[in-house]
Amino acid sequence: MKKMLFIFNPRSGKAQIKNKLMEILDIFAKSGYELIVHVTQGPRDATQAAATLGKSVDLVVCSGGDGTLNETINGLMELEKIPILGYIPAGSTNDFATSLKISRNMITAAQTVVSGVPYPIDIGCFCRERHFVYIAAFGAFTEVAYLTSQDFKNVLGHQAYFMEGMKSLTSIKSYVLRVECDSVVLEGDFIFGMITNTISVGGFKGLVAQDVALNDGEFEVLLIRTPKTPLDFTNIINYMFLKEEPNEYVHKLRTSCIKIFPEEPIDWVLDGEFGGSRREVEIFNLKKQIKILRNPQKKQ
Ligand SMILES: Nc1ncnc2c1ncn2[C@@H]1O[C@H](COP(=O)(O)OP(=O)(O)OP(=O)(O)O)[C@@H](O)[C@H]1O
Repeated sequence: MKKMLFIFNPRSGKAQIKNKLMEILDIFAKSGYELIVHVTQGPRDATQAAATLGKSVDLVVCSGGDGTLNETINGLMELEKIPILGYIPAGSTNDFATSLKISRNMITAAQTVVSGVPYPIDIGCFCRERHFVYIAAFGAFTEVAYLTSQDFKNVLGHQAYFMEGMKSLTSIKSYVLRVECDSVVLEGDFIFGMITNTISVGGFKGLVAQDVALNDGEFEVLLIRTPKTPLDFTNIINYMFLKEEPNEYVHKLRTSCIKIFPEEPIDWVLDGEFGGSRREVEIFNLKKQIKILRNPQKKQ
């Protein structure tokens, strides 16, 4: 009998798995899986479960938001032989599910797990310590993701992010950095940086290119310099939301490896969760590291 480890966060999103759990388990059982079910109890629990129980199964499926997906992948990356991964989105934003075109309907996503095809995706390695699936970021807005309390998210869902985002607009911080990326070196004051492998960030599709491949071994990098005048601000907004050409305040790069050296430690966010306060950051792309099940009809 095929073995599946099913890890789920009971509190993700609006605890929406509550009413779907029986049906999801039934779909798995009917497809011939013997199930190990792990209900996460708090931070890093999904990582531990994937790293310890993941060894002995054919398939690991996780259900939760981007944070649970990130934790599960971090556990899988500790294994010598990485099992195939299935994902049932249940969080408030589900950026990566959007990129993979995995349904937000949990039952449809469970059906994709049992009938889907493995699709290899790149994984980001952060400071040779942690991994991320679709985004590593610092600066303006990024703290929104992890400072928004779980209870607040559960009640308001996606709106909670907007409300916290509005608050952080009034306190944008500037960071003095040196960035090394292939042959490019950038120095100066920056307010924001993101290294991504996704077509959706924070639920917005407009912030990143829509034609990115999730397994080409490269990240898309966006760095924004500190605006000094209202016109600078306008230039940045025009670029980000109206799709004008990059200007001197906006740097867009593609790379498999990037190093960032700030003068002061910077707080990082990995897949929407706190990634630590760091002085030196090296990020590189691990090409096609994990295979994730998705609908065979969906083209990237
Ligand atoms: N039983 C639990 N109670 C509270 N927190 C938990 C529990 N299990 C896991 N967690 C933590 O909750 C974090 C956030 O969960 P997750 O990303 O799944 O949901 P979300 O925040 O609602 O979704 P999104 O990240 O898409 O907004 C996880 O990274 C994990 O550390």
